[in-house]
Amino acid sequence: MTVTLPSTFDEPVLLGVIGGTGLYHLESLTPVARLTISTPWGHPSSPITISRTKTGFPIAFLARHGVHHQFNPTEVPSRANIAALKYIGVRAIIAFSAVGSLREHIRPRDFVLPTQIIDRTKGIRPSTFFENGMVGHVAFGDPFDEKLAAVISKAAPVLESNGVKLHTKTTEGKDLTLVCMEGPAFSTRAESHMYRSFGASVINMSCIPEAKLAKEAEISYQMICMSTDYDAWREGEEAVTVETVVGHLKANSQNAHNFTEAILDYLEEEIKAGTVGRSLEGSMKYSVSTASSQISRAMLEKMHYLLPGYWSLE
Ligand SMILES: CSC[C@H]1O[C@H](OP(=O)(O)O)[C@H](O)[C@@H]1O
Ligand SMILES: Nc1ncnc2[nH]cnc12
Repeated sequence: MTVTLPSTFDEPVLLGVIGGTGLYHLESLTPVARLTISTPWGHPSSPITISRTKTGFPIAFLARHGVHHQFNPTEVPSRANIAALKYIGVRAIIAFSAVGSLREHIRPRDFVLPTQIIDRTKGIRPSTFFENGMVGHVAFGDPFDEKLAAVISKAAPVLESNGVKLHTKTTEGKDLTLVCMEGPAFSTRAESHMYRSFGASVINMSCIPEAKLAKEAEISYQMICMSTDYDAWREGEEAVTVETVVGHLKANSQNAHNFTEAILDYLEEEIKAGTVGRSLEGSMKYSVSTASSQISRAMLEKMHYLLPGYWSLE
């Protein structure tokens, strides 16, 4: 039986979860509302489902590729996704992603918290809110939120108790770099070797522009990667296929759900207390180079949706 949920929700929702390939719902939580939101950048890739944790804390969930996986990585409406989450109050996002491993010791089904990104997308995805005569530059040296990553890491024992390793900067002793490629075709073997020579650890097609847009929206963001394959660099082995990715994800989705539940136990208090999710507050206010008198009203109105009050509408 399909239950019709309310289409409005009156409280601010401080935490957002973005589900990637194989993660289209937050199964362990009971939904209380389903919001269809229209933003100045269009509709998000799915309705936003609001659920409450056992203590009543509301969480927003959005399926990156749509609930039927109808948007390929290039087509994901990332600006609408991030703008919609911001609009309902989200201050921190945990974003799941299926990734290929570029390192022997990161095995399929391991989890990884990346700390750095190499952008190998092709400039064909809208990747900034600042355009059309309003020039803004976001700081992106540290693309992920360190505090958020630290809280997520606290939930590692839940994975470990199921034999799943969580790779973090602390466990590796160095940055974990994620390559974000355009797709939708997977890499050639030569590209896969090249990314290894860059020192990168994992590869996906989804982190850019999502991570950049979250920064522009002043939302703390951390991607949680689930390794599903060894991409195309292992000699004598078949290169990655969708079957391989989906096979591991099916087996692993319970780990993703258990991990999310455990993360929420730690994250809820930190977000409520403001110790996570506020580190970027105010950071975009002085990031615009264009004289405000020269910015069109249409652009100011759009940006008012994202960062209300930053630029005068007078
Ligand atoms: C279906 S394999 C390639 C696809 O899987 C990953 O998606 P997501 O990051 O949303 O979990 C990868 O980025 C590609 O989009
Ligand atoms: N090998 C791979 N390359 C790009 N994205 C992926 N998602 C999962 N595996 C991947």
